[in-house]
Amino acid sequence: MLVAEHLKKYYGKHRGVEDVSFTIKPGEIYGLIGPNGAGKTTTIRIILGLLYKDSGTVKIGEHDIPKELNHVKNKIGYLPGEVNFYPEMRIKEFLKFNRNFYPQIESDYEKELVEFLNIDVEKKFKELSQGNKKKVGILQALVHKPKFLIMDEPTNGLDPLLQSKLYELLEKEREKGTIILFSSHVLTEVERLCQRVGVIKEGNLIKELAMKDIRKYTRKLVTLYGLKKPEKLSGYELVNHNGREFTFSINRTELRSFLNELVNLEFDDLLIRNPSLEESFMEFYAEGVEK
Ligand SMILES: Nc1ncnc2c1ncn2[C@@H]1O[C@H](COP(=O)(O)OP(=O)(O)OP(=O)(O)O)[C@@H](O)[C@H]1O
Repeated sequence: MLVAEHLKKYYGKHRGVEDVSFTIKPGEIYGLIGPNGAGKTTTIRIILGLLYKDSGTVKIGEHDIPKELNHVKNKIGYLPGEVNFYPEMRIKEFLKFNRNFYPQIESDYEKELVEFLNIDVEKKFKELSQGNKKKVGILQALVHKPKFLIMDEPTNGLDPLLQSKLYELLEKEREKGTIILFSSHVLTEVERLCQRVGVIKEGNLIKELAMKDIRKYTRKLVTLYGLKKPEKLSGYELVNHNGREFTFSINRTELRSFLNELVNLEFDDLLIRNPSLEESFMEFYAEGVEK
């Protein structure tokens, strides 16, 4: 298990996190979701023992963090939000260097990951794009087969192909029983991957959602411009209305019937988009809403 209880951390006067608690079980991917500045990175860095907390408890397996970090260190895999290594080092040199820290690394598995992620080991770090640096970061987080995997916004800056490769890797890890913590501000990816999600607002974990609950929040916003006869759509949730511009919030199960209705309606243009995290979680994030 990975347990965080009542984590609190201030950077001087500035709030990092106020009160964050959750528990992750083996074989579970837990998503920590919240907008920029909500406290995801602070939480992750406390859990990894990289940052001292003001109060609260962290347990990774049996071990109290940071006190007993050394007992569990080489069972943890971590992908930071920004991957930075020695700029002059070639990837193949880095892999060798990394093996010194993790005697359990199997060269066959390392090779498998290099190939799966399509990493050019001859390149130096300074020659890599952000996306390619991230690939090396993913490899480093996974190559020693950690029991605990912690990833800070792992898909940020990844192209769609690489994103789906990462999802595949995480799914495999989950099947092996790895405990996975994953932070994100993209609702659709936590919906796809996570068994449970903790919603962070201004340093507080304000809500925990199971997968079936997350689905309720993944809606499409459909804006119709120059719509005539809007009353024909009165069965759907209208979230914004400005002259002849109408925006509806449509959940997954009603999307098909909604689109069918449109066939018989007159309008000038339409836009379908995913809502931002704040829009999806309006009921939690709206100004003045307390936990
Ligand atoms: N070193 C620091 N000094 C002062 N304040 C900090 C520091 N690091 C983070 N903070 C503040 O702590 C709060 C939480 O930041 P944190 O980086 O944990 O959020 P986040 O949810 O990970 O957001 P992001 O996605 O932008 O990284 C923010 O208000 C941030 O400004």
